[in-house]
Amino acid sequence: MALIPTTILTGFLGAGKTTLLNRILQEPHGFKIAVIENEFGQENIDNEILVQDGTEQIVEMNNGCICCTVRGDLIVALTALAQRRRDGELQFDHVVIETTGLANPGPVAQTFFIDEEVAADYLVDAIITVVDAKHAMHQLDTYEEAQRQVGFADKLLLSKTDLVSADELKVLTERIKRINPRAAISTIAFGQVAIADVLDLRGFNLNDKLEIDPDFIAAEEHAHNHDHTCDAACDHDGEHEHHHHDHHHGHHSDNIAAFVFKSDRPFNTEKLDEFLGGIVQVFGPRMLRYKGVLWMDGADRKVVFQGVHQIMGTDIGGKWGEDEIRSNKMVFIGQNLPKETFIYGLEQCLV
Ligand SMILES: Nc1nc2c(ncn2[C@@H]2O[C@H](COP(=O)(O)OP(=O)(O)OP(=O)(O)O)[C@@H](O)[C@H]2O)c(=O)[nH]1
Repeated sequence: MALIPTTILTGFLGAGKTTLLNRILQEPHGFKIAVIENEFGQENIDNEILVQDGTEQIVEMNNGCICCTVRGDLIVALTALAQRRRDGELQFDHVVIETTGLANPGPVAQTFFIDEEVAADYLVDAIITVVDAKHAMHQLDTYEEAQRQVGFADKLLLSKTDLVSADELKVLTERIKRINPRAAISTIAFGQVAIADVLDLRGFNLNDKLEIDPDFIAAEEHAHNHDHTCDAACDHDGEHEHHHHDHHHGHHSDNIAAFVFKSDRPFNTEKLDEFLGGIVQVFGPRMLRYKGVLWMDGADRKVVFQGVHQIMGTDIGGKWGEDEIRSNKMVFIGQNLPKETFIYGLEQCLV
């Protein structure tokens, strides 16, 4: 059987990966796509945001980052999908893996070369990296994950160009070209892209990766040696930093941590608006990513809330199901955020 092309979709927190994936899943392109979602933290908010029309197989991988702790789960997910396809249970001709915003795409791509079972069924079609034009300059200055994602890409898609000037876009484009001269760069508005620009690119070039990193294929044994727990509160430092291979292995930037707020009481809309407006004013620069599915008092539809730094927005989501237990769940990912202040403040906004 022909190998199944797989797209590794990366991009820093909030870059626009899910928005792009939603577009891809909605377009009438004739591809049957299986999606593997990897999210930080136990709460999978993206699943609420992703549109599903029933034809896609969506496998969630939560509570860990795909480039570190859940890499074994990725192998299990891929081999199980391939088996179900062989058994005629599932039909798909392409896989898209959406990584967390902090993932290093290198080790994810390695899996396709190092694991024999995966290599027997799949090939890497391309690593696609979404770059948030509004926030990328700062992200590239501050987070090595953002640099790696750009550096390892076969294709770069610049999102949120509506939020920056032509000059800012030019400066950013020049910078990412310096980091990665090989990858083609296009812009995307709210995920809008021609399917030929993202699927079946056959853009992955192993030689390029070996040029960036001669140990690309040889690194697996080190992955075991350097195994460590890298979960939602992924704030370990780079104790292996001085080792040559370590940039493969899930060393995430210091002090980035995620926490979850949950409640089974509804929010008062005015109180919540006021609180979130204030908190974003104060902590916005450190709020890398936040999102949630909210139960607002008196509303019969869910409210999907999300943001990146100071840019926050809400959308009306689906209806609460007849038997569905209404609740709130929110995830905040940030640098040194005062969790107790957030949780206390949010509790005060409940009815
Ligand atoms: N202005 C603007 N906003 C955008 C664009 N693309 C995406 N967004 C918004 O950016 C926010 C983050 O988008 P997502 O697609 O959820 O980002 P993500 O990369 O999946 O985020 P994580 O998975 O949490 O890292 C959402 O509020 C989107 O509506 C764009 O082209 N312009």
